[in-house]
Amino acid sequence: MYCKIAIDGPAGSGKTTVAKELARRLNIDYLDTGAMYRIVGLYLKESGIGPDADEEEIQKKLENLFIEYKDGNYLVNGKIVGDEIRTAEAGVYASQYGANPAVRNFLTNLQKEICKNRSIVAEGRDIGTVVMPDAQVKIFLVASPEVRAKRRYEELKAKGKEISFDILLNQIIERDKNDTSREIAPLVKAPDAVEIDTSNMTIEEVIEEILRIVKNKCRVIDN
Ligand SMILES: Nc1ncnc2c1ncn2[C@@H]1O[C@H](COP(=O)(O)OP(=O)(O)OP(=O)(O)O)[C@@H](O)[C@H]1O
Ligand SMILES: Nc1ccn([C@H]2C[C@H](O)[C@@H](COP(=O)(O)O)O2)c(=O)n1
Repeated sequence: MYCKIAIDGPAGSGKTTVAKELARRLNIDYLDTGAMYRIVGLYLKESGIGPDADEEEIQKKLENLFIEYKDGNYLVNGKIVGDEIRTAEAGVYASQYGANPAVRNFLTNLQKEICKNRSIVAEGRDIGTVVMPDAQVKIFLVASPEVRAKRRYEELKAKGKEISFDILLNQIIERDKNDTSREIAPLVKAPDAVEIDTSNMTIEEVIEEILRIVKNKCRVIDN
């Protein structure tokens, strides 16, 4: 019996940090679907195709995009992807192109394939609702926009990337609006998901909380 854990939530709520550590402790696979949307957003932007382009045009372009995940790295057409997908701009492109049905169909099919027949922690915006609706554990992480912007600010500053807090806050609010209001696969809490407000919780407290839920729902060993 596989253990499938879906972690959804808005930008900066802590999905990647928590999902990676959970997968490590439970010794199961991990999938960062945001990285895949960032890869596609940058690829289409650099190809000169806009987020509102015809689905056929986007579909045709995506036929030349081969995304792999090997030993903790994403590879695009055989080349390892680095920090270029982790910029604030890449997050904005991902959110914009993520509203296009052709992009969603392309990535959702790929993600479903990756998540099949294995225990996995997958994180994103539509894991518990679309990619893994049968997940035994569904977590919906939330935090105030100000807290999320502050976290992103500290994260980028630690990487030597100075960007104003106000710009980051506006980008997060814009992305939240875009991700929750789009027609297809919007960011929404699945009816059977557990909501955790991480605004005043440490990373360890969030992980412990989720592990308690996992141990009730899945037969897993916590390393
Ligand atoms: N509970 C927490 N307390 C303090 N800092 C946190 C907490 N959770 C995450 N962080 C920090 O906030 C930053 C963003 O976290 P993370 O990338 O996991 O969020 P995310 O939801 O995956 O964001 P995105 O959707 O944009 O990828 C990281 O630097 C992380 O270390
Ligand atoms: N399952 C997903 C994952 C991500 N997206 C879009 C919306 C996000 O704003 C953007 C970047 O994701 P992040 O790296 O911040 O987790 O990608 C989506 O639509 N569906």
